[in-house]
Amino acid sequence: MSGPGGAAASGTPPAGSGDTPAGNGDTPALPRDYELAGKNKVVAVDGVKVKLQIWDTAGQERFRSVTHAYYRDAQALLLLYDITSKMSFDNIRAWLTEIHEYAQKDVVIMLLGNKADVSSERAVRTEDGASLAREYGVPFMETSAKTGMNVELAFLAVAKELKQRAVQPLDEPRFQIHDYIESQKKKSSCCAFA
Ligand SMILES: Nc1nc2c(ncn2[C@@H]2O[C@H](COP(=O)(O)OP(=O)(O)OP(=O)(O)O)[C@@H](O)[C@H]2O)c(=O)[nH]1
Repeated sequence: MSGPGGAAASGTPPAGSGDTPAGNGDTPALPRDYELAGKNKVVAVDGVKVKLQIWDTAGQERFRSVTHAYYRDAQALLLLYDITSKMSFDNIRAWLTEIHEYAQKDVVIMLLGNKADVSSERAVRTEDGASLAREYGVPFMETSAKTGMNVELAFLAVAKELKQRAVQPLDEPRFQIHDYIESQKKKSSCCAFA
């Protein structure tokens, strides 16, 4: 996914069902040229299987009225921009504003700068992604759907957060998604020889 798109996920430990992220059957009518692929991904978190039902929503403006109906009940939203497209980055603010209006108040949001593998065409600095994420208090990392960089980590972090919310043992410290991502993420501008 590139551009001002996103992915909505609902997590259910250990298993979930339903046709929309809400699982409430309240599916809005889709325009003919709109594709919304629902996929399941099971992530094991500390022995608990968390099933993520993933909805890849189109980023185009003209689909917004459709997409907000889909992410309204999502438990997690991954907001992707394309690091080679300033426009996709600029659109993230609009998405964050819209999410604030339509999404669940406690939705897990993650900002992802995708296409980190094509740094020669970079149009958005890593610091700018990090700074926007700080402004909105959401975790951030750069990813590559092509090489897989940080992709599993993004889903794992969401699964850990959702699992913790569903079954939080009293004797365990609260999972901190920001700290977890900061400690685990691979930097795209890597490779100092130390
Ligand atoms: N190099 C590179 N190409 C990517 C990456 N992710 C997606 N692409 C390419 O970017 C193009 C668009 O990807 P899509 O996944 O179709 O984009 P999308 O954002 O889902 O499209 P919409 O939902 O319509 O906004 C395709 O040609 C992908 O192969 C990435 O991480 N690296």
